[in-house]
Amino acid sequence: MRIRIATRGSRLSLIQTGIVMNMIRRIEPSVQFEIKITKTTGDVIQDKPLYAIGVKGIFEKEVNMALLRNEADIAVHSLKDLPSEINPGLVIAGFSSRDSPYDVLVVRDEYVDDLMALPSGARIGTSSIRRRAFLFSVRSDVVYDVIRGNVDTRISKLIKGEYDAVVLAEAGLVRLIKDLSDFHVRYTRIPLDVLPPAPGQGIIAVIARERDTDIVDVLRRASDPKARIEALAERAFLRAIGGGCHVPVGGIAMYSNGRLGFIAGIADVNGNRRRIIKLVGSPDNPEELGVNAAHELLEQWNET
Ligand SMILES: NCc1[nH]cc(CCC(=O)O)c1CC(=O)O
Repeated sequence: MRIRIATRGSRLSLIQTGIVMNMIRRIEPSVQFEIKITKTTGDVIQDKPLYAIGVKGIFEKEVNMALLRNEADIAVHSLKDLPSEINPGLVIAGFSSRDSPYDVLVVRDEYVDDLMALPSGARIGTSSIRRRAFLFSVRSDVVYDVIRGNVDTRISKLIKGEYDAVVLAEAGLVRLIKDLSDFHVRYTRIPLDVLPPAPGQGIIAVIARERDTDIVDVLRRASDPKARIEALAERAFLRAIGGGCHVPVGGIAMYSNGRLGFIAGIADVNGNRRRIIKLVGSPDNPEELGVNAAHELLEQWNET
């Protein structure tokens, strides 16, 4: 079997592509890969915050177009970057095992690494309105500054002292940087019920053409069953809440001991008001739990 992989050319995307190739090789050892790097608008425009360029998932859609044009067979993405609807004819057929879903506070070694202990007026770099809105509701006395560029760029801006702390996904950080102490930075996890992660955070998704049943089947078998169930719940949550990049919501499912838990949160853009809910459901119907979480969250949001 030969599989052509479409991916963005960033270091993180290429590392994630490597993870997916290993996933597939485990069940199809003779597979041959060809990597097709797709340059996207996002790789050209590096100086504006994402929400200023356009809707969530535009770059991912550009990569997926390579599948519709038959220039590649599968596409690799961070699940959290995929829009809630993908192109007709394409399916998310593969799910990696989940790396940490946490957002983390990254600081230089000599600085405070506890969100609640940061000095008033500290400058925190984040361009995510989800992160800013939820963090503002516990720390309204620090300054949230836009930060753009890939994870490496953000870390170098922190090292240079342009920010006192940056907030990043632990999964991306760990995939990119083996030993943070080499850079004299360290991080702490922000609790899930303080900053609910983006749906899909920590999971790598693999898109295929629906009609390529052989490839879809290989990807299904290569997938991590636990991550797949969590992903289905979180994607259902995202669709039910109707979240694009402009609504500060987070939602994460956790499969353990035969039960599926869900933590979801919503905040207003200014971080003045927020709701966090926790639900438990059955892993046999992850979509139902995701939809219930969305409805419960919106209900609580609208009644107060
Ligand atoms: N939006 C960028 C992005 N997309 C996926 C990850 C991290 C990897 C993952 O969540 O799987 C990141 C970096 C970040 O948010 O800090």
